[in-house]
Amino acid sequence: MAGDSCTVKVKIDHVKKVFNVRGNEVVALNGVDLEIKENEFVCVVGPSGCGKSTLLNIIAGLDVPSSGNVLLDGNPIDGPGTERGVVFQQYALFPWLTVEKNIAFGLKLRGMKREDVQKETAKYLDIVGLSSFAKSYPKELSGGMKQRVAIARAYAVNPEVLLMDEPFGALDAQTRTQLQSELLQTWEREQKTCFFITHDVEEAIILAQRVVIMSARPGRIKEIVEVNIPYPRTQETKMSQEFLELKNYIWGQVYEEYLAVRK
Ligand SMILES: Nc1ncnc2c1ncn2[C@@H]1O[C@H](COP(=O)(O)OP(=O)(O)OP(=O)(O)O)[C@@H](O)[C@H]1O
Repeated sequence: MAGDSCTVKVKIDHVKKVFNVRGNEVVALNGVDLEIKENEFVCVVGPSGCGKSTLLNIIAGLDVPSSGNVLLDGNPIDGPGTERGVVFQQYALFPWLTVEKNIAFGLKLRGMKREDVQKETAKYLDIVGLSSFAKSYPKELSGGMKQRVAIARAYAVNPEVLLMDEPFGALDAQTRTQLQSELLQTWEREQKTCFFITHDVEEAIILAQRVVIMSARPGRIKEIVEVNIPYPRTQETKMSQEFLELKNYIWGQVYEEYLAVRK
C-alpha cells in the first residue's frame, strides 16, 4: 500500500527560519527535524502562526531556511522544481485561461507534445470530474470546482511530492469531504509523497499516516502521532473509537499550543 516505503523522500534537518520584520526578528521555525518517507501522507497541524506555511514554502523552494537544510532525495533544495507540486488555499489559477488551459499550462512548459498535453489534460479533468467545464473560465466556477482545477493542475505535471497548504480550508463541509476522498483515491493509485497542512484535526486523521503537531511560535515539532487506521477511510471511520480517541488527543495537544500563543 502507498506510504510503506522506508526511503526518505524529504529530510528536514535542524531548520530555523527568522524573518526580519521592520527591524525586529521573528523566529518562525526553530530546530525543525522531520523525515518524510517516499509515498507517505503526512499532515501538519498547529496553532495559527506556528510556521506551517513557512515550512511548506521552504520545502517548495519558495523560501530558504536561515539555518539548517532541507533535502529532497538526499539533495539540497535550491528552488522550486517540477518534482514538487504545490496547492494553496487560494486556488491561484490563471483567470485569463480556461480550465483546460490552466491544467495544460505546466505540461506545455515542460515541452510535452501537443497530443500528449491534450491527453493528460483530459485525463485529469476526468479524475476531478470537470470534463464538461473544460472551456469554462475560473470566474465561472464555484470555490470547490476551482480547487479541483488547482489539484488537477498540480497532479497533471506528475510531481513526486505534493505540498498542500490548507487546500480545502475555504470549502463547505460536503465539498471538503468529497475532495478528501478523491485525494486519497488518487494518492493510493498514483503513489505520491504528500505534505498537507490543515487546521482541521478530523481532516488530518482521515488523510494522514502520521500527524505532525507543531508547537506555538517559534515552531518546533511537538509530537508526531501515527494514525494506524487502515485505508480506505470513510465517513464511518469518523465514528470509530480509534478515530475519536485520536481526535480528542490531537485536538487537546493543539489547543494547549493555541493557549500558549494567547498568553
Ligand atoms: N514573509 C514574511 N515576512 C515576515 N514574517 C513572516 C513572513 N511569513 C511568515 N511570517 C511570520 O512567521 C510566523 C509563521 O507564519 P506562517 O504563515 O508560517 O504560520 P502558519 O502556521 O502557516 O499560520 P496559519 O495557520 O495562520 O496560516 C508568523 O509569525 C508570521 O507572521
